[in-house]
Amino acid sequence: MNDIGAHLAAMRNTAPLVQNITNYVAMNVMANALLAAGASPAMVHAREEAAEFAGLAQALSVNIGTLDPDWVTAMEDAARVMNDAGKPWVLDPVAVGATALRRDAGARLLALKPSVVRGNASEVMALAGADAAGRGADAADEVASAEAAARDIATRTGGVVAVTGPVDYVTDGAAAYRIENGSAMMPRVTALGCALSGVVAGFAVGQEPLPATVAALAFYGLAGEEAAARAQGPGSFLPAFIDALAGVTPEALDRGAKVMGA
Ligand SMILES: Nc1ncnc2c1ncn2[C@@H]1O[C@H](COP(=O)(O)OP(=O)(O)O)[C@@H](O)[C@H]1O
Ligand SMILES: Cc1ncsc1CCOP(=O)(O)O
Ligand SMILES: [Mg+2]
Repeated sequence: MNDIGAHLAAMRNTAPLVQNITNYVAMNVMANALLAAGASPAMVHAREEAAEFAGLAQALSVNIGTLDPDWVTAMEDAARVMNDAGKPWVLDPVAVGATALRRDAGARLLALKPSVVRGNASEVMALAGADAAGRGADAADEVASAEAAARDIATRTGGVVAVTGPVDYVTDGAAAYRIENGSAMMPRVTALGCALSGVVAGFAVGQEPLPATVAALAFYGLAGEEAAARAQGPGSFLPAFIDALAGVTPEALDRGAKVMGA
């Protein structure tokens, strides 16, 4: 892929309205990350309005981090609106293997064929029905161990699956890429995976899901590298990361993206 910066420029040019049905932990971080990246976030999850708002949104991210049954209904309703209108939506299967409620929600949402699934290795493996060792929202499996599960999900949904970790893996079931950008500081701050799923949704507006997802991951990882160079630890990393999301230019992304065909 050699037009990665152009995908960032296109996203910023659109400034997409991204609806997020996300968890209480992530709401603030995610909204700030989307704003800094150049999108327009809205956190709208009530069962009575989620589908109506989906009619206005250009993309949707659905995140099961702190769900309850009413939220699952809202997620399914909003996802159907996006599907009917041909608009992209992203599933973030937080801790999907941990409980029956999460496994059921994950299966229902997967059946609605998300444009992109973005999760850590343990989540992607659990979502595919494979044995996974995740602890809550944190990964306990290697990205390499989740590649077959990612291809399996992509084949089932016809969409894209992104497995994130030290080196990210993105596939549509046929082509695949690895993205080496990022910082070991990123998994030490909560909600950065959730926020990435929202950013992927923004990149998918008006762009092919596979290259849009690759570009979003390279952009996000490069911002992580720049923030890590300035931060003293996880606390100062977060504001530095928000600054870096706003500061990465398309030209810097073209220079700094570490993307390889897999
Ligand atoms: N050890 C690491 N080194 C570099 N980047 C990482 C590392 N772990 C995670 N990342 C990056 O952090 C971001 C969030 O991914 P991840 O931590 O896998 O999500 P989650 O928070 O959902 O578990 C991604 O951009 C990913 O590339
Ligand atoms: C800690 C936690 N618990 C429920 S949701 C959540 C946030 C998880 O965020 P991320 O997967 O982005 O680290
Ligand atoms: Mg996560």
